[in-house]
Amino acid sequence: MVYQFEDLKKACPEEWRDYIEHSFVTQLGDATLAANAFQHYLKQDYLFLIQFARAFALAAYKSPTLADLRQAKDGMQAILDTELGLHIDFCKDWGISEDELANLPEARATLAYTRYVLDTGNRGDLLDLHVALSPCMVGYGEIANWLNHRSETIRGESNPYDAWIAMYESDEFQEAMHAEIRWLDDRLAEVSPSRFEQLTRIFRDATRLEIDFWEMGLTLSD
Ligand SMILES: Cc1ncc(C[n+]2csc(CCO)c2C)c(N)n1
Repeated sequence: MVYQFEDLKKACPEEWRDYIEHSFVTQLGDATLAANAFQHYLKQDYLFLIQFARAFALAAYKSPTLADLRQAKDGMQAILDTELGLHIDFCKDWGISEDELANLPEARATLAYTRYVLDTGNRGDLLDLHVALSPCMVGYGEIANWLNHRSETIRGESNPYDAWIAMYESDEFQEAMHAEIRWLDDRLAEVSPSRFEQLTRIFRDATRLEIDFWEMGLTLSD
């Protein structure tokens, strides 16, 4: 059996669907999401991105080849140069200052997800770490595409969350998603069934932690 990234999704279809089609996502698409839920999510996502930049730095440290190093650098650069900047702009538009962001306490869902990924990368190898990162890297691009194909989704000025969808449907993020899938397809083609089983556990856990992150936003939990 030659494994591919798609097989990780197939191994936990309910979790993957609950993540991609979460109520937070559908409400964001049809413009019914409460403003305070989006603000809470944005603030926590700022903290999340800082920890994920560290996870890509860990991937760089664990990289044996120049190509792997470049892949890790691209992930870190996308966060630091693009995604965090857009988040800070979004936050400003939604009445959250950089000062407030700098002093935020981390919600438990943010702590659990980010530290799970860092710990998985620390004790495992580069493939473990990339699998832990993949629901994040692939899921958001997929969510933007799924929302665009959904008839209930409202695009343009009448949806206050339009800029969020636009960010993840952009060529830059779609290309980062495909680069991650290509990287994983190459590595997964060589793993044994028992190794694939281990990686599936990591993928499922990270996907469940993405679901918890949406829940945290919807329920305003800290
Ligand atoms: C909870 C949560 N999960 C995934 C992403 C999306 N994301 C985070 S880092 C990255 C790679 C390059 O910037 C992508 C696509 C997010 N923002 N928040």
